[in-house]
Amino acid sequence: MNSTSIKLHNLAKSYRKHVAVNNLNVEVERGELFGFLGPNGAGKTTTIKMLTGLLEPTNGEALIYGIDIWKHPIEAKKKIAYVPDQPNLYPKLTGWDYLEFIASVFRVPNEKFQTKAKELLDIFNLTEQAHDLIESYSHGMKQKIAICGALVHEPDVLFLDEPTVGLDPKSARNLKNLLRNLCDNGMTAFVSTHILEIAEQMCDRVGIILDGNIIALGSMEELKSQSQKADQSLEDIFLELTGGEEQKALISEISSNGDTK
Ligand SMILES: Nc1ncnc2c1ncn2[C@@H]1O[C@H](COP(=O)(O)OP(=O)(O)OP(=O)(O)O)[C@@H](O)[C@H]1O
Repeated sequence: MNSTSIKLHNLAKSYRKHVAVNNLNVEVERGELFGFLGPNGAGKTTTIKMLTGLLEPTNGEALIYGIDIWKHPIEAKKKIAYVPDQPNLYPKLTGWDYLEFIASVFRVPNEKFQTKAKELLDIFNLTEQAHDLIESYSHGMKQKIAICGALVHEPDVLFLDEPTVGLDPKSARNLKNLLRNLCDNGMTAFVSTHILEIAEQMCDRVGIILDGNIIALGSMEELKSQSQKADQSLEDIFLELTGGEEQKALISEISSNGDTK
């Protein structure tokens, strides 16, 4: 398979006269855990919606393994999964039924589904609630079942929009370890966040978006050394993106290397 899994080519979106995303050019490699970092309103969700075929670009292309997702949606969407920041689930389905439904859409053979679903529910400590209705789930549990649904068909490319919002520290660490493992086995993850330390702890490489423009791209070490040397604005961005008190427990947990349970 081609080694470039996600390509943004002059990708742009305007809402009337407001340029939300301004001609982005980024390539993400197969197996990379890529962090898409930026403050509120920077253009993260708009970009992810274009990359997942939910929003038509005003200009440019979003390519998944070379396939333009707007021109060839079915072919491209077979390869991806997307967990939005506010997942839209079916409240009258149980968690298990939801996973079974997603697996059927992607034509996952039943035996494979059974094994995969049990494994994912176990990782996110949802086994006991698997047969409860989703409407009885907490926000964090809904977030976790949406992530399980995204992974049940083993996508080549996973898009996660602010995945740690609503997760407790242990679940956030489990997610980080799971993503690492999946990416080591060839999946690509594109993860948006507005918290610097989350990107730092989870991601191989980071793109920083501000007012619709990519202002920095590289490993976290590269970006930090750039910001110390010359670019004051990058340092200001870092200050703005630093997690507050309420994020401390979560960040400390995902930075520890404990096992996945
Ligand atoms: N449907 C829309 N109509 C008009 N403007 C929009 C629409 N959606 C987003 N915008 C604007 O586009 C810009 C980028 O928004 P976007 O939601 O992509 O940012 P974000 O980085 O995901 O922010 P957050 O971290 O707050 O979710 C913002 O200025 C926002 O107000």
